[in-house]
Amino acid sequence: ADSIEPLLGLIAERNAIGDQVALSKWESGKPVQDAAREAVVLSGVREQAPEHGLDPDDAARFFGMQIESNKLVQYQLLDEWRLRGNAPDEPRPDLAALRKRLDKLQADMLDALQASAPARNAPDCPISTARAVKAYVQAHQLDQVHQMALIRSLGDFCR
Ligand SMILES: C=C(O[C@@H]1C=C(C(=O)O)C=C[C@H]1O)C(=O)O
Repeated sequence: ADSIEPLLGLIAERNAIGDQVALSKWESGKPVQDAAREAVVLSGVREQAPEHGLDPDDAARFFGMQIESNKLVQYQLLDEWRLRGNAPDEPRPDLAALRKRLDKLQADMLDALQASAPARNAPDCPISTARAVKAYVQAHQLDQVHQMALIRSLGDFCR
């Protein structure tokens, strides 16, 4: 269970950047899904995977889950803001700068994914992961949106 802890923090950080991405898209009106950007992210992951001791297909599958959970955060927040008629009163972030932050996080996430191999391979991985997620959610007081995103991020984590 210990080997998944750093990864949980990084996943939550990536999902939290999704809040900022949603705010930038609220302002710009750009669609949440950007297939071209997703392809760039995934090809970067494939390229970097071996340097981090990971199989490119496995790393890309994991990042596919991160992308799905990021969009889940964005769709849910945008929906809330539309119903409410406004988004949080905060400076609107720049999408290009947010993407740089996501890119920077990638190497650490690949390292943490590699380090989580014992957890992923353990026979009790599904239950240990569910418990680790629950503990993380409680310790960091994640709201429903970010709890669901964290669960989605680890959807097919176990081998
Ligand atoms: C985060 C973004 O939104 C979506 C999620 C992505 C991701 O998680 O990397 C990439 C492209 C978009 O489909 C973005 O547009 O950069």
